[in-house]
Amino acid sequence: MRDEATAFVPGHITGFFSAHSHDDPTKAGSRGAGLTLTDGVEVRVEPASASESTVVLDGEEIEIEPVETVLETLDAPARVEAESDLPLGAGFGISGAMALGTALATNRVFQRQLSTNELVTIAHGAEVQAGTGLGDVVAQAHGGIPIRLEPGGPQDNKLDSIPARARVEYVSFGELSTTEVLSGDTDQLTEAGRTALSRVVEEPTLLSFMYASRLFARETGLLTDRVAETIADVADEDGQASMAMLGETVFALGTGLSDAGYDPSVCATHPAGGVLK
Ligand SMILES: Nc1ncnc2c1ncn2[C@@H]1O[C@H](COP(=O)(O)OP(=O)(O)O)[C@@H](O)[C@H]1O
Ligand SMILES: CC(C)(COP(=O)(O)O)[C@@H](O)C(=O)O
Repeated sequence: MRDEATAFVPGHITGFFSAHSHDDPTKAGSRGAGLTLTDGVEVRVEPASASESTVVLDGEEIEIEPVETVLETLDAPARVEAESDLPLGAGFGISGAMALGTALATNRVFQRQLSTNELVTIAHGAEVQAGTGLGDVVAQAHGGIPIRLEPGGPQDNKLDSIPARARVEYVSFGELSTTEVLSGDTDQLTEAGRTALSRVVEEPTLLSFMYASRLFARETGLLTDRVAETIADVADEDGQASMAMLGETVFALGTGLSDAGYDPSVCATHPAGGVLK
């Protein structure tokens, strides 16, 4: 047993997705594409002082079901302390990042000797089972600008990526409940997601990704007025912006939001997946 371990997992903005269910949560997931970010979550794990695990995010004790599931699966009563650069519930994959970071760091502290793919599978299955995400974990394990061609954990999915990097700006107006959207009728998402994915597979570039993401947000009806207005402001300055799934958040490439007069947070696409520090 080690005293403690820390992992960093990049945030992940999904541009578009389609949901794919399966009885086995490690085989369920989503197709889609997104950006992993240099803004992310640092997760520190140490053995719990009592038999109960505790999870703390930015100094506040919090319930994050996928994190609890990861600790139960690894049979590891632990104290998890996470620091996030990004807001929770606003489409940055924080629940997925915390699940993956907890798996990586817990494996090290409790010396469970599991492989990376086994840990990604555990975190992915926990996220899907909790209804707090479908494809964030496998995207955050991959890094870069991942394209999820086939859903599921590492043993079932198929990933590619857009070979590019970019400065990314974002403004968030609030949360969208991922659990609510995923527990609703996702059929409409499937059609729009399929069209978006075909476009990006056909032309794997950042521009086609942004265009496909904007179309997806409009066609699924997930676009809110504030987000639509902000995207239009960025376009007026010849910028490329879209809506982060699933949050009331606008993300833009380069200086798109600043040029349009907003005061955005700034980061970049992240070159690698979640790692132990
Ligand atoms: N203040 C909060 N806002 C949003 N989610 C919260 C909050 N407190 C706890 N949670 C839990 O955190 C998780 C957020 O998951 P999700 O909405 O997917 O966020 P993200 O998009 O950042 O991954 C859910 O399990 C939710 O129940
Ligand atoms: C878009 C979403 C289903 C949810 O993402 P978030 O709200 O950030 O948890 C994601 O998990 C995906 O499959 O692409």
